[in-house]
Amino acid sequence: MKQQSIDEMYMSRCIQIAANGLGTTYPNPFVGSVIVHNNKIIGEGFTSEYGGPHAEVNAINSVKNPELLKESTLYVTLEPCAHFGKTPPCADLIIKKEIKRVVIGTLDPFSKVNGQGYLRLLKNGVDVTLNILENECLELNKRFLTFHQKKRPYIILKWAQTEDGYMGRDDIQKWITNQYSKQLVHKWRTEEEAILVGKNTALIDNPQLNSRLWNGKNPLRIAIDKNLAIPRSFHLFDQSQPTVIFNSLEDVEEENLFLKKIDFSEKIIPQVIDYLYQKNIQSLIIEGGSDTIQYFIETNLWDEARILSSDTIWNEGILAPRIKGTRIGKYRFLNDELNIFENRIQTEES
Ligand SMILES: NC(=O)C1=CN([C@@H]2O[C@H](COP(=O)(O)OP(=O)(O)OC[C@H]3O[C@@H](n4cnc5c(N)ncnc54)[C@H](OP(=O)(O)O)[C@@H]3O)[C@@H](O)[C@H]2O)C=CC1
Ligand SMILES: Nc1c(N[C@@H]2O[C@H](COP(=O)(O)O)[C@@H](O)[C@H]2O)[nH]c(=O)[nH]c1=O
Ligand SMILES: [Zn+2]
Repeated sequence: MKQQSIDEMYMSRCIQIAANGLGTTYPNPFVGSVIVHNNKIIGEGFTSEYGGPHAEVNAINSVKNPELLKESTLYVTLEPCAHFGKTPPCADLIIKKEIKRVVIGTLDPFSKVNGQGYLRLLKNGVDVTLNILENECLELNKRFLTFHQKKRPYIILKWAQTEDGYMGRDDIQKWITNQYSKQLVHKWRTEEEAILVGKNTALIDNPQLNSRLWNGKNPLRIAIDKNLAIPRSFHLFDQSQPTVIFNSLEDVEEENLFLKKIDFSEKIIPQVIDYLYQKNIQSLIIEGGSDTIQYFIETNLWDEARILSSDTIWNEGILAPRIKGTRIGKYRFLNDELNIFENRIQTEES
């Protein structure tokens, strides 16, 4: 096999194991690394929960015979770090262990790294190959990269709709999708840092917006409720997980409840997005309702849409949003279908 395809083969293994860290490493990216000696994987690692060792450290520590490191290649999905954060620089450890060759999926745009890790390795005589499976590695790090490059969270729109395109009723919550889709949605909730709904959804559904059907973290809950109409007895106020209510009336900070006053005479979404950026929130899933999702579509502030469709027919109700995107995935779970779209419309911010 050619060296390029050998590199791709080991990088794809890095990508596979990196995904084990999704949702647990914020604000760090989730990274995968493997160490190869004489065409054999002798060590593997992915990013630990926030504050713990990075992927390269875990991979190096997993090698049984450290003597082999000097003759090995380290593969990693993202450029090794060069700064002291919660842990010392991975680039320094690689140099100290005298690892001969490093293959990097993509450079790290984070201002404290931004090519510094790559340069440090080069200056210390490490043979470095860049941009192996770059697109796949960019996709893996889409939340982290969007946050640092566009200065806003990665935004996922998610909704469920009937076969004839309805998603809700004016007065009562009516469930559309099956239990398998529901569990998947809870898994998604563990993967994103924040979840947002509009006022009508909060009032009609009294949603919990937690991840009770999957193991993992609950996201930060967010609602947009200009006049603070959501009753205090509703789940959103139960303080079971951090919750922000954007409103026009009050600023309040309690342990897990934040009422945040914003200017409703100005555009709302940029204020919400900016608040999340300031709070270091790298990803946001919008779970409805129709109007709220439509506002994000109209301002072209979305990256991905996940639309779950069932085979039920309602003939009436609140219509689901319409979206123009490029389909990147189609899946079926019994009578439900999931279509995933990507936003390729460029705006000034991109
Ligand atoms: N099938 C599904 O996946 C889902 C279905 N639903 C269903 O959808 C229905 C509710 O949807 P819908 O009626 O469209 O309402 P929304 O839940 O989208 O709430 C809309 C309200 O939220 C506030 N709001 C949200 N975004 C903004 C913004 N950018 N600027 C200003 N105000 C904003 C406004 O409140 P104000 O009026 O105070 O200004 C607005 O009227 C319910 O029936 C619910 O069951 C809900 C979620 C998902
Ligand atoms: N009706 C509907 C969804 N509705 C979404 O789920 C929220 C309820 O969350 P929770 O209270 O945590 O169970 C609700 O407010 C709305 O955002 N989701 C779906 O996958 N399929 C469905 O058919
Ligand atoms: Zn590192």
